[in-house]
Amino acid sequence: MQVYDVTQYLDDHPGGDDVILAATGKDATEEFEDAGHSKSARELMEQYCIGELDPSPPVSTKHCYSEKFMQLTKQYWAVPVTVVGISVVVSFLYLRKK
Ligand code: HEM
Repeated sequence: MQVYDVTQYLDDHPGGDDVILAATGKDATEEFEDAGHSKSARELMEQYCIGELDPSPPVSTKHCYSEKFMQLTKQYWAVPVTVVGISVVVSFLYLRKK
């Protein structure tokens, strides 16, 4: 999927800048095709192409899993801390009884 920066073309667009602005930051293929652009319009468009977007989802690797694990650890650090805390309190009470 091609990405276009049409900032410089907004004022020159025969269809007005509003239609283009309404289609920015998303896949505008449908809107572009619906307008029935001429061959010359398509040729003109090529000079505003700034790159290509790979729509396939990222491949998950071991690195991603370890990153997810780190995130979960950060999120749920209170669980092991609570377990250890309760054990310390219980053992303290138990030892005091003896
Ligand atoms: C770099 C991108 C674009 C270029 C170079 C371009 C160029 C043009 C040109 C030259 C025309 C005059 C008719 C023709 O020759 O086909 C036109 C008309 C039109 N364009 Fe674009 N266009 C672009 C993007 C878009 C986008 C993203 C949309 C919609 C969201 C759009 C909507 C329209 C409409 C509705 C017309 C018809 C205006 C009328 O008939 O009054 N264009 N465009």
